[in-house]
Amino acid sequence: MPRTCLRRKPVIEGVKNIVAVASGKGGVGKSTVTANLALALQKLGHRVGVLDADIYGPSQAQMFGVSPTQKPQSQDGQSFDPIEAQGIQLMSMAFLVDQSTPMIWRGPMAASAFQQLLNQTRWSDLDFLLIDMPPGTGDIQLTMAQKVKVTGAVIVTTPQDIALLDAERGIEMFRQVKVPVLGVIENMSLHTCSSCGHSEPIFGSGGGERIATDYQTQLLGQLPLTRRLRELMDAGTPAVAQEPESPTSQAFGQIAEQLILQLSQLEEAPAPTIQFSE
Ligand SMILES: Nc1ncnc2c1ncn2[C@@H]1O[C@H](COP(=O)(O)OP(=O)(O)OP(=O)(O)O)[C@@H](O)[C@H]1O
Repeated sequence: MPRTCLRRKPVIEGVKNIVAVASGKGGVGKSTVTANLALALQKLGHRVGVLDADIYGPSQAQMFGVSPTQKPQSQDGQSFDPIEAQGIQLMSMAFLVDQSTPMIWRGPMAASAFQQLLNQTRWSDLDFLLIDMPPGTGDIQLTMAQKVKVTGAVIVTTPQDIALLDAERGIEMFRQVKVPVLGVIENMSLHTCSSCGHSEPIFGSGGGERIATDYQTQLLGQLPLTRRLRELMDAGTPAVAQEPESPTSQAFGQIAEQLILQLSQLEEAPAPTIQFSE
């Protein structure tokens, strides 16, 4: 897909589209999806950045194989250059604080640290900045969603009832702050046993489709539950970069195309109308 399909004015300096990747429930694979989706968008010819805003458990640096000793550089003492990892411009709270320090920040502090991280990073000509949001729908997430010009949000969930309930809260939250929900990504949909080949919907089936329908949004795609994906993420070699032909990577490619389609259908803010009177 050509880069030119999204001719949008930058929402912040150096960034055309900000996409929040959110989940209601923790551990459903939001960070895994963010990293691989970023690489899938890059494969389609786009310039992509990732901001790890999951302040309580930042994991993007590890997923992209960035060494814990690597720190972003500042040329002017005011802003940071993002770290380039596998062609993705990456910034994370984990780069700026000692990994072993517990993040016991209160909501307002976390939200303001997040804003600084977003605005004081020198993003360079990005088509997409994906934000790996902290899980949940509390004050921090609400403030972030309100204070940042988010182009749209995607919701990651598993098909499990308890995750879906939280995903619905996530959709409601974005609606409340008028951030368009671009769709739902169902992760861990089907597990195929690596020894016998038997497939099983461990977390249930049809849940992603159901909430997408209930909330008049799209199911952007479904991802399998595979041991290989977990192993690759733990090794800092995301599937889409490492094994681009695997079914999982192909699924990420289709999700990236769906996401672009949804973004291209968003209307630009209407130009102000000028009225003349006598
Ligand atoms: N489709 C999948 N198949 C196998 N393992 C997966 C899959 N998706 C995620 N995982 C694994 O599940 C664990 C949790 O994933 P991840 O950290 O992406 O979730 P998260 O929603 O970002 O969690 P958090 O709530 O901590 O932000 C990780 O070990 C990851 O490798």
